[in-house]
Amino acid sequence: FDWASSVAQLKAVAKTEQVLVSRLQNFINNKTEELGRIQNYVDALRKVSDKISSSKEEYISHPINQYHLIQRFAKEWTKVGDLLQMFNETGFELTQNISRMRKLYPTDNDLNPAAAGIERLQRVYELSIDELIEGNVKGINTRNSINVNDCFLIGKISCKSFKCDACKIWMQRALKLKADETFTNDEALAYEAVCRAKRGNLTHAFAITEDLLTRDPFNDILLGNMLYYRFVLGKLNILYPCFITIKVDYPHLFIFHKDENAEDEIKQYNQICQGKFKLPHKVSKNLRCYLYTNKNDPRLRIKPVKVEELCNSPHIVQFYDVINNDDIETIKKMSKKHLSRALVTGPNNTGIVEDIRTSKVAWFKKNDFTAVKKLYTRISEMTGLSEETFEDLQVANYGLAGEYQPHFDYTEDPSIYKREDGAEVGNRIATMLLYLNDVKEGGRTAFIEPKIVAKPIKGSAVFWYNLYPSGLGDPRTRHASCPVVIGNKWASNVWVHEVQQEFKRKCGLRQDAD
Ligand SMILES: O=C(O)CCC(=O)C(=O)O
Ligand SMILES: [Fe+2]
Repeated sequence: FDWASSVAQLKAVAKTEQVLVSRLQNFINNKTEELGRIQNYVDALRKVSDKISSSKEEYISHPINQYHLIQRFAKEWTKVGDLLQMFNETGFELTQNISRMRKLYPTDNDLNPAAAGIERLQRVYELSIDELIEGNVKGINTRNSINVNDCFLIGKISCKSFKCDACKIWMQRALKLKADETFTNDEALAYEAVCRAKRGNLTHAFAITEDLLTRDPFNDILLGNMLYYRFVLGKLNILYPCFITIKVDYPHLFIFHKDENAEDEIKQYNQICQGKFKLPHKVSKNLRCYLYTNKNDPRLRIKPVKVEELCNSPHIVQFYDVINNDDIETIKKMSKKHLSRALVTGPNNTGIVEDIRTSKVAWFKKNDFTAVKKLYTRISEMTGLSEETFEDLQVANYGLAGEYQPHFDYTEDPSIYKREDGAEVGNRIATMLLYLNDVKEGGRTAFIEPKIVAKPIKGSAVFWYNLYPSGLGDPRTRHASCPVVIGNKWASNVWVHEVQQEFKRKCGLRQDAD
C-alpha cells in the first residue's frame, strides 16, 4: 500500500494521528500518576532499607522488624507489583495500538515517493527552493518547513532516479542548512558523481571523483568507481570487476539510457503545466462557447449542454455541468473503498506500477450504482456514441504531487485489445475525462502538441477523439495530468471503444478526416 499516490486516503491517516496523539497524552498522564504512586512506595521502602543496610544483623534480630519485613512482602511489595503490572499492561495496549497503525499506515517505503513528489513539484513548476523549504508553495504557507535531513533525502532519491541536477541542488541545500557533521560536502559530491556516471556523463563523474580522491586517497569506493570510469573512458585497458564497489545505495552501476525525445517532451510538458502558453481562447479566435443539443436530441433540447472549445485541431471540447454534485459525492465515496495503485501498460500488455503515473484508481460497472448509469446515459446523449462499448468507469485520485506523464489513451497495438469478457471492442476511439472536484493549484490536463491545458472544474468533462476517422491513432492527442500542487485531484475516465460507433461518429463533434 503506497500512501504518496492518493491524497484522499491520507485524510484518514491524519485523523488517526490526532487520535493517537490524544491517546498518547492520556497514557503519559496516567503513567505520571501511576509513577507518582510507585514513587511513594519507593520512598517509604527506601527509608526502611537504608535502616537495614546500616545494621543488617541487628535489624533482623528484632521480632517487630521480622514482622514488618514479612508484612512488606505480603502487602507493600504486592501492591508495588500490582502497580508495575498495571503500568506495563496499559503500556502494552498502546504499544499494540501503535504497532497496528504502523502496519496499516505510512511506512519507510512511503517516504521516498513522498520526497520524490516534493522534488517533482519543484522541478516541474520551477518553484523557488528557498520558499519551498520555508513551507511556502505558490504563496500558500504552511508553518511547516523542510529540514536538512529532508533535503538530503530528496537529494539522494533524485540521484537514484538519474536527476543529477536536482541531486546537486538539494544536496547543496542540505549542506547549507546543516549545523553538525551528519554528512559532508564530499559525501554529497560522491552521490552526484555516481548519478552523472549513470547518465553516461563519465567525464563529469571522473572529474568529481578525481577531486574527491585528493582528499580521501584510499577510499575503496572512490577508487573502484575511478577504475571503472577510467576503463570506460578508454584510459585503462583492463577492468578488474572486483574493484568496482559502489556506495551502498547503488548496488549496480547501471547506465541510464538517455532518450532525447522523451526528455524534450518532458520539458514541453513542464512548460505547459507552468502555464507558459496562453489559454486556448486567447490563442485562437475561432474557438467558441455554445449550447449544444447534439442535433436536436430531444433530451438535450430541453436542457442543452454547455460546451467550450479548447482546440480546433484536434477537436477538444470541455462540457460543463455534466454530472451533479450528489452523484459526484456518491462516486467519490464508493471509490474511497476501492482505490488501488494505478497501473500503466507494460510488456505483453500487463499492468505495471510506474513513476509516470502517481495516482490510485477504482473501477465501476455501469450497473454498480445509479450515479454511474445516469452518467453513461448522459455521455451517450451528449456525444451520440453508443454506451455498448463504453469501458467501465475509472475513478482516479492523485497523490502528493500526483501526475500522469504524457501518454496516449489509445493503444498503439490494437491487436492486443480485448474486453474482459473476450469481446472485440476495438481501440479507445474517444475519451470523456470528468473532473470530480476543483483543484486549488496544479492538476491541469496538458495536451502536448497543441500546447493547451484544461482546468479541472468540478462537474465538467473534457472530450476528444483519440483516433482519426480512419481508425489510426491521432498523435496530436498526446496528453498528461500536471502534478497537483495544492489540494487533491479527483478525475474520472470513460473511454469509448470503436465497435458500435461506426455510424455514430458522424455527429457534430467530428473532426475532419485525414
Ligand atoms: O487526470 C487527467 O487530467 C488526465 C488523466 C488521463 O489522461 C488518463 O487517466 O488517461
Ligand atoms: Fe489519458
